[in-house]
Amino acid sequence: MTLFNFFNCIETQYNNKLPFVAYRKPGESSISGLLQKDNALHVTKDFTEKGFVFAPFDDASDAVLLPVDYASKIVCSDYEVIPTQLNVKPLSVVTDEQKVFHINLVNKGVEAIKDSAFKKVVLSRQEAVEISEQNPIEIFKSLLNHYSLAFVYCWYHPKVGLWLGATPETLIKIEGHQFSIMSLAGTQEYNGTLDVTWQDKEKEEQQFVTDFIVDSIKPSVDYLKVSNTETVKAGNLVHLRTLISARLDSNSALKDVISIIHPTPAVCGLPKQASKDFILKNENYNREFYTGFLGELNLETVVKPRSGRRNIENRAYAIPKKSTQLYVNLRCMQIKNNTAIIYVGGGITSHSNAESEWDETVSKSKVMKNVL
Ligand SMILES: C=C(O[C@H]1C=CC=C(C(=O)O)[C@@H]1O)C(=O)O
Repeated sequence: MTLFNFFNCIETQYNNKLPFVAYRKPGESSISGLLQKDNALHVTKDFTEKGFVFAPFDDASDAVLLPVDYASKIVCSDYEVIPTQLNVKPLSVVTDEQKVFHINLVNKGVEAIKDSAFKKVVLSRQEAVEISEQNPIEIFKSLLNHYSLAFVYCWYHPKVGLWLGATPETLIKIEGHQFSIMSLAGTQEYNGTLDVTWQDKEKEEQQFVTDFIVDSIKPSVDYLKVSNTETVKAGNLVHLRTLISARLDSNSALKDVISIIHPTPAVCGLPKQASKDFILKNENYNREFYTGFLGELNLETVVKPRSGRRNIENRAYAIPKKSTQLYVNLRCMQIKNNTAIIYVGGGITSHSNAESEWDETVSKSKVMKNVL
């Protein structure tokens, strides 16, 4: 499908108030879309369904599903940069009260850690930005143009809302029984090099995430490998990243793994329940789908057999495999009328400085503001 037709389909779907998702995976050139045929609200029961899942931060609430059986799939294989019509700079007014609230929130988090309520908590805020662009699909195009290495998406359901984002973080990728999970935390502004020095605070907050993932999935897997930790670029920022790969043992299901790892200490805290309770009680707003997860669930992908003499007869046959690729919903925003609500947060440990944590959220908010 041509790029022109792809965006035509998306715009028609949006104008008809029908659910859809359009997305491009990190580093890929093709963009995919799933267009639901009616406006029913489907939710996942046990993550054995096939479709595109959009799950909130609070794992006690339902994850929304665009089921493949009720949708048509569209793909444009060669995305190329398309001019967008955005030209008016957004108006963002961060009040002193908002800054003071966030600084007090972080200080309260640090105090709770010092009182041993938990070891880490991720605290966040929302920022409303007035936008002139009435068509969110134009903002999606701009996101695609800016962030080729992120999972870039536009998700809409008339009964839920419209979300856009460019996230650097994978939650989990599964093919067959093989899966990988990303531990991503620690943030600095990108200054032209990946050769940066990390403070103990950032190393510690990222190590908490890695240790939590490894310890909690160990009982459900029969093979586990942890990569070296490296610095990776995401938009105007850099983070620390470790990849954990494993093979699910035959008694474990995806639902179990998700309920163990989500929300990870990269977006919630450690231990999970105490830090989550603190967030729900003190952040003073509803995160909804920010720091939830989204992506393809049990979709059939076609894997070509490897070339080689032994595969010559088989090469004509492509092997269908079920694959799941879920991303953490970070660097995202929700569009409501002529306002973009941007969501930003950061990991707090006993070494956190509230003023620097505020600055980190300001840097993170630029990832979305750059495209408005
Ligand atoms: C919660 C967010 O970031 C998480 C992911 C990467 C780095 C983080 C950090 O440095 O604190 C956070 O754990 C956010 O970007 O809103």
